[in-house]
Amino acid sequence: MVSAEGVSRRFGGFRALEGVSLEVRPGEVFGLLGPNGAGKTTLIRILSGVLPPSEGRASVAGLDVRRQPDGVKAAIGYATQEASVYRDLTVRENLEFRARLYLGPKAVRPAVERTLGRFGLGEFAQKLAGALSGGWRQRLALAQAVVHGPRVLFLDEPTTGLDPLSRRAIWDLIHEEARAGASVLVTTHYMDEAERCTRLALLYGGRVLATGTPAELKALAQSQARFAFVRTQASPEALRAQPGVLEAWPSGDGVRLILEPGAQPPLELAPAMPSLEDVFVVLTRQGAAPPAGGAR
Ligand SMILES: Nc1ncnc2c1ncn2[C@@H]1O[C@H](COP(=O)(O)OP(=O)(O)OP(=O)(O)O)[C@@H](O)[C@H]1O
Repeated sequence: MVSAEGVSRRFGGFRALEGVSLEVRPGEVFGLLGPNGAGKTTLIRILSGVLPPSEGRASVAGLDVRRQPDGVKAAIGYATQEASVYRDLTVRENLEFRARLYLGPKAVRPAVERTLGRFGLGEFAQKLAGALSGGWRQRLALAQAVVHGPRVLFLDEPTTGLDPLSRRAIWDLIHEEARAGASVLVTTHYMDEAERCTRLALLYGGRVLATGTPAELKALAQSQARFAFVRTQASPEALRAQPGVLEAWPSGDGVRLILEPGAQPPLELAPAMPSLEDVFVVLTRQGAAPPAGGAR
């Protein structure tokens, strides 16, 4: 449903994306995980038909993003934080406004009613969006993205700034969309959210470092490094000086370590499972430096 092949994007001499390939299938919540400036938003803008790629091909819902950008825009639902919500319109008006852009007059009302119900927004229908809490406004932004029944959803950091409970509620809704058959591409900085994705691409400096399920990515990291915990009063700095220790940071009553595969430092190590953050650390250490040529 969403496919990118060798997509690159330059801004002047700066390469924001470099040879990105990925595929998002129906029913899948595909995560784009990467630090600030990794190129996540640029990729979503390209896949939305808003920004043409400099090189490569991409298609969404069977439409080529370069040749049929307007068709792509009509086929997708897009939510970016809460920028798409008009605060001085009511919840219902926000949904109606969006639905009218895509649907014929007769279809608008049933679509809005259905969406209000599905997202639990019915009791707030007459409330100004600006008067909602952040969590409910994000929920409205997601409802707006799906009100016209798109088969492809692009969600750019849909939970930024929300508390854990509100984030969980939004993620439940995202998974509901996928279960109903949508192909969902979602960007996030949060590692716990990345764990909720069916598959992930780790984006760094405009390049895909690795793609896979959270379990596959952890297994990949485990094939390249050793993860351990040591109960100690020693500082992470002191432990980093030990032979074979790549990374060390405080954790609970000890220190978490990433070590070279065969390292045997004189420490009482307990094996630990890598987190997705650890995966990132290992893969970025492997010379996957950001592309040259950019000041940002
Ligand atoms: N229109 C533009 N002109 C010049 N540079 C741009 C433009 N859009 C993006 N960039 C640059 O491309 C790089 C990737 O930006 P992008 O917004 O895609 O990153 P991101 O992964 O979404 O970051 P964040 O997590 O901060 O949103 C950044 O260095 C950014 O400054």
